[in-house]
Amino acid sequence: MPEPRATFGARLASAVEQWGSLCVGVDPHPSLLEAWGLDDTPEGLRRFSHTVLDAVSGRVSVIKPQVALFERHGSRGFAVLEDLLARSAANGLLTIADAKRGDIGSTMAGYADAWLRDGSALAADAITLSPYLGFESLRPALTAARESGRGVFVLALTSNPEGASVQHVGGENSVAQRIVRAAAQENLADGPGSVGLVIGATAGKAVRELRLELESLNGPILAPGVGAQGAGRRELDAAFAGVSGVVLPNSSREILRAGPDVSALKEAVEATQNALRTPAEAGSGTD
Ligand SMILES: O=c1ccn([C@@H]2O[C@H](COP(=O)(O)O)[C@@H](O)[C@H]2O)c(=O)[nH]1
Repeated sequence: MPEPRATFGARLASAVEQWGSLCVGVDPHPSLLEAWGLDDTPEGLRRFSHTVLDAVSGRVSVIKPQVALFERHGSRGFAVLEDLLARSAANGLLTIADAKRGDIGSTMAGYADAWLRDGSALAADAITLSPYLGFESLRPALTAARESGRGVFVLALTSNPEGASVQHVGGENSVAQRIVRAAAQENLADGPGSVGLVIGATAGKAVRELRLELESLNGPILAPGVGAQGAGRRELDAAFAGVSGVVLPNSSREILRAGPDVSALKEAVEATQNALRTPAEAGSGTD
């Protein structure tokens, strides 16, 4: 019998210890493909993905492919994504499929099978989930992730301004707060939890105003919004002061704009890591 895989929370914590917390987005926007001199075709996506992998392997702990930008190309786009997920695993990179899935429980099970079950070509280490149909509707994905040593990141406070019209409703008992509490409940077992949250790196003001109870999460936070959306180290500090668990700042377009030259991409990754380093990490030189 093969050894069961360690939990996602534990695998992520040890990868972050080794490679730091920056999560690089793999977002093959049509405009980036054009800027890289690539066609907006599955072959263009494949070359884009391989170049990003060359640049980030052995430099970061985790990448986040944006599923929508592969899905644009139908089954052939999904084939490129499958190949990217397999190559990433072979290169020792963790993957978060940014698919933002959510459905009624019975069909949520289909998404869970696709993204979180051993043997599925699309299985990633973790997936992003939308709780709009109610946190409990995500149960099939929560169960599949637990059983297979994978993780989930549930949207709580997104980086886009429109999110406030749903997520801020309820004041100190806001929708976002209730998602935080529900995720924390899932992570009560010992060790770093595998049920994470998505909280925009740009969302510090709302984190404070809504008094989000992030210190009780015991799970990772994925924080998109670094770079192209304007967040940097100051905004991350403002949003996540007091959080003791893993926070994964994500940057996609700002780093990817440095391509297609692999050395330039590596420099962009390193520059972002340096810019996000806390004074304590800068002193120890370990990030
Ligand atoms: O609240 C959210 C949730 C997800 N995202 C995703 O992150 C990247 C950000 O890309 P940039 O180019 O660094 O802006 C993208 O895939 C989004 O769909 C987010 O931005 N905010």
